[in-house]
Parts: sequence; structure tokens; C-alpha cells
Amino acid sequence: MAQSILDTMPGASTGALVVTDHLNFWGGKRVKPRQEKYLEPVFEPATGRILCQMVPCGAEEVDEAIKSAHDAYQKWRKMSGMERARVMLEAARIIRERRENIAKLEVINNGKSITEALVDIDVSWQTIEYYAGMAGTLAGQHVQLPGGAFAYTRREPLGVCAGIGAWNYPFQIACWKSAPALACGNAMVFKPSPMTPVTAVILAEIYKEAGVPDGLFCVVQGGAETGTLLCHHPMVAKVSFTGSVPTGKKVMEMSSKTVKQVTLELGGKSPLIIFKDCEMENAVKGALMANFLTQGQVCCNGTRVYVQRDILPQFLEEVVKRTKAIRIGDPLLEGTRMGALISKPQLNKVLGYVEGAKKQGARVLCGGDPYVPSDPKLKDGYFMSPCVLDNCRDDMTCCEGEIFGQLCQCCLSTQRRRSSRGPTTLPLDWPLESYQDISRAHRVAENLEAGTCFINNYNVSPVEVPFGGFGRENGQVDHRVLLQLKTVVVEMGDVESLFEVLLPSLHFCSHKCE
Ligand SMILES: NC(=O)c1ccc[n+]([C@@H]2O[C@H](COP(=O)([O-])OP(=O)(O)OC[C@H]3O[C@@H](n4cnc5c(N)ncnc54)[C@H](O)[C@@H]3O)[C@@H](O)[C@H]2O)c1
Ligand SMILES: O=CCc1c[nH]cn1
Repeated sequence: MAQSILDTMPGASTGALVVTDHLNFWGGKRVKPRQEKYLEPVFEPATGRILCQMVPCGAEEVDEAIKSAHDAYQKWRKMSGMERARVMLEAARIIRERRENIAKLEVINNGKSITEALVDIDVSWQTIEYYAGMAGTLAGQHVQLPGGAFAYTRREPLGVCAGIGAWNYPFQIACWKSAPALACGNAMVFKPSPMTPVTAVILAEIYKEAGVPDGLFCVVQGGAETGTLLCHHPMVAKVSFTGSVPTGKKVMEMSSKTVKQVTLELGGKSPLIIFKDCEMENAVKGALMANFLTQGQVCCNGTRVYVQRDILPQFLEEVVKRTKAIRIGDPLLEGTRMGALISKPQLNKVLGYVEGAKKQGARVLCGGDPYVPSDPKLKDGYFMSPCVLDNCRDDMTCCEGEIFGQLCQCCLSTQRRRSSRGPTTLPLDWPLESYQDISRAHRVAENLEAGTCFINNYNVSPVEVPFGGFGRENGQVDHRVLLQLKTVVVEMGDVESLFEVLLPSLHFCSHKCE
């Protein structure tokens, strides 16, 4: 079944695909939705056309998926790390082999350019490869105790983990969550965003083909209600969430009711700071990377760009020139560098921020308008020309909250952000630093309250390094939150009971009483 979608992909073009396959997956196969009353249309962002219908899973379906994951978990947890690694490496290999077709499907569902989607899919199989490599290294500790006794610790999986994903990196988020979980011996029930339901199920099929036990990676479709069911289910040991701060707070609260472990990957409003001794060419390239990937819909984007006064005019001129040159259009075309925003409401929200910024005194240097590509099939797509704003100040609405769109807000570096952003926001990422004064970059990184700092680059997230501002994904940290420690204490001699010494007196006492 899965191959039926992927098989159509080599010749796929924008505006042509309709997905009719079932999008749920448990028990080792795609599962037909139980009810067909509450269909939610899923749109192709580049055309505004309906791509498929998403049918949310109800309580019975979620329960079925979780039980199927639990059955698979009982088999998977007994396998050695090396055995699990072998299966995961095969999954990584299959993804690599089908990277182009998976990327095309991602583009059609998400709207990002094929150039970016290919990178996303490459990062996805690399993540599975990386954690496969770690699976065989997970080991406990041996502790010597007096008298030849000893203790050892076992690193055991948690059980069934729930993954809840956002729509900006649909396949990659499913891999970032599942790869470490599976490497540690857990099973996962994953719920993609209702706006991007089509590629998670491809991952489920690939894991099956690679040899995981049926049910090990399940997909349930749905929105808030289905997510709520996962957070409340007593058989779910952990929830790993990627999405907005308000939803993350709800997930944490719900999960606490049954004392589940929680990992939250949330949104933020990160700054980018450019010093006057920067290398201008790289500073400008970095600013574009910080603002325009995935049409600006990236959690760690550096949208508030603080530039030192001396170089601001030159920086703005260069940034505007390059922003105007970004090729917008059919995201499946090789030359396209900017596709469509995820939805009409998202487009309107970003356009609203531009209008608000203008009213508050910002100057639009370029873009910020709805964009209609010349290709007629794209006329109803959610396109916007990438925007550079000047004269931004920290008290403007556009500099306050997360916009999630291609809107770069330039400020003079004399603007200073309030220091505290609260614990649930993503990091205050630090920025491009001059090549000449690298010690300053490290000094700044040391003094920032941030989860991630980029020096002389932006938005590079290799799997080997931890990523995040509140929770962390990737890198070595992750397995600690996907395993539980069991301590086993072993006596090698006789039991020394504290109660033994009381026995003679007890005996004496009872004897006397007789
Ligand atoms: N930190 C990261 O790694 C990262 C990565 C990607 C996106 N994000 C953030 O995600 C946000 C955009 O994604 P979004 O609009 O899909 O976020 P969202 O919070 O609206 O939804 C995220 C997921 O949570 C589900 N959900 C919604 N309400 C729920 C509830 N009550 N209980 C359980 N699940 C619920 C949604 O269906 C979706 O699957 C942005 O804020 C962005 O910064 C963060
Ligand atoms: O949107 C945030 C960055 C990211 C990329 N993949 C998963 N998260």
C-alpha cells in the first residue's frame, strides 16, 4: 500500500496528487479510520487544492494502537542493542534509497522547496543511523560493595512512548522522536500534525519493511483531541512533543496526571546579532539562513536581527538585494528556493504582522505581500514575498511573539531585549560573530541564557549535537530521558539482619513470662 503512494512520486508534479490510502498505521499495517463523519481536508499549500482527508482517531483507535505498540515493545525490549541497531540501519538505508520520493511527498503536503525537503530527509536517515550506532552502547554500571557484594544498574526502556509532531518538519520530526526511542528499546505511537498527515505513515511502513515487530511504530491521525487521548492514556510512559508553547503547557499538565515523562520542543523568538567587524558576505548569508528556511516557519529562527550602527546601511542593502533574488514558486522545481506557507490562515497571520509593523513605524524594505506565481496552477497557493523590515524596535508586536513566516525584523543593535523569556521558550540563540574576535563569541555564548548558540552560522542542526531550548533532542543527551534505571543489589554472603540481634531478648522475655 505504502509503495503505491511512493511509486507515483517519480513523475509527481504540483497540483496532481490525491492521497486516498489510509493514513493510520498499527499492528503492522495501514488501518482504515473507524468513523468517516468528521473528515478534515488537508491542503496542498502550493495550490490550495485538497490533497486528502484526515480522519481523526477516537479513543478506541488510540487504545488499539497503544496496545499494538505495547505488544511489539515486549519483543523489541528483549532484543540486544546490536540486534535493534541492525534493523534501524536497514530502515535508514531504505529511507536513503527513497529519499527523492519521500521528499516530493513532503513538499506536496508541506509547501517547502524540494531543495530543503531533500536535506530534511537526509537528516532523517542520518538520525536513525546515529541512534542505531548508539543502541549497542547503552550499558549500566557495576558497583562494588563490602564483603564481595555488588550492585549493578540496568538501563531499561520506558515502554510505549507517544510522539506528537508539528507540521514544519513532518517526516524529520517523526524520525527525531522515534529513532532514539526505538534505539533504547521503546515503542512509539506517533501523531503527526493534522495538516501534514501523509509522510509519518511512510516511515511506519519503512520500519516494518526493515524488520521491527508489528506495532513498534504506530501512527494515529488527529488533532488536539487525539493528542489529548495519548497524553491521558495509562499505558503511555512518555510524551515527546514538538509544537507551540501554549500546547506544550497543556501536554505537560495532562501528562502529569499519570506521571509521564515529558520532552517539550517548543517555539521561540530568537535574536541574531551582527557585529561591525563581521565578514559581511557571511553575515548576510547567515541572516538569510536564520530567517527564510521553510518560509520562515522554523522554531529557532533568528528573526530579530540586531546590527551595529556602522554597518547597518551596508548590511540592509545586501540583505535586501539577496532577499529579492530568492526564487519563489512551484516548490517541486529544482530552482525554487521558497515555497508556500502551510495554510491560508498562516499566510494571513504573517501578512497581518507586516501591516501591524508598518503601523508601529517599521519600514518595509522589500516583500511582505501576497505573491502570485506566474504558473496558473499556483494562483491559489499560500505564497508571500519574503520581507525585510527596518526601523524595528523591541516594543513592536512583530518583535515580541513568534511569527512563523518569512519576515526578517532588522533593528539597530542599541535595541536591547528584556532579559528573561521564561523557561518554556526556545533559546535566545546567538548569532553571527566576527571571525576576527572569536573570543568575544565564546564570551557571549557563555553568558547567554540559551539552549543553542550559533557562531558564524545559523540553523545548522547536525544530529550529533543536542538541539532545543527547553527539552533537548538529538545528540547523546536523549537516551537518558528514554530509559529508566533499575538498580540490582546482590549479596554474596549471609544476610545480616538488624532484627537478628533482638531475637535472644525476645526469646528470653517470652520464656520469663511463661
Ligand atoms: N523546538 C522544536 O524543535 C520545534 C520544531 C518544530 C516546530 N516547533 C514549534 O511548533 C509550533 C508550530 O507547530 P504547530 O502549529 O503544529 O503547533 P501546535 O502546538 O498547534 O501543534 C503541535 C501538535 O500538537 C497537537 N495538539 C494540539 N493541541 C493539543 C492538545 N491539547 N493535546 C495534545 N496535542 C495537541 C497538534 O495536533 C500537533 O500535532 C511553533 O511554535 C514552532 O516553533 C518547535
Ligand atoms: O523547527 C524547528 C527545528 C526543527 C527541525 N526539525 C525538527 N525541528
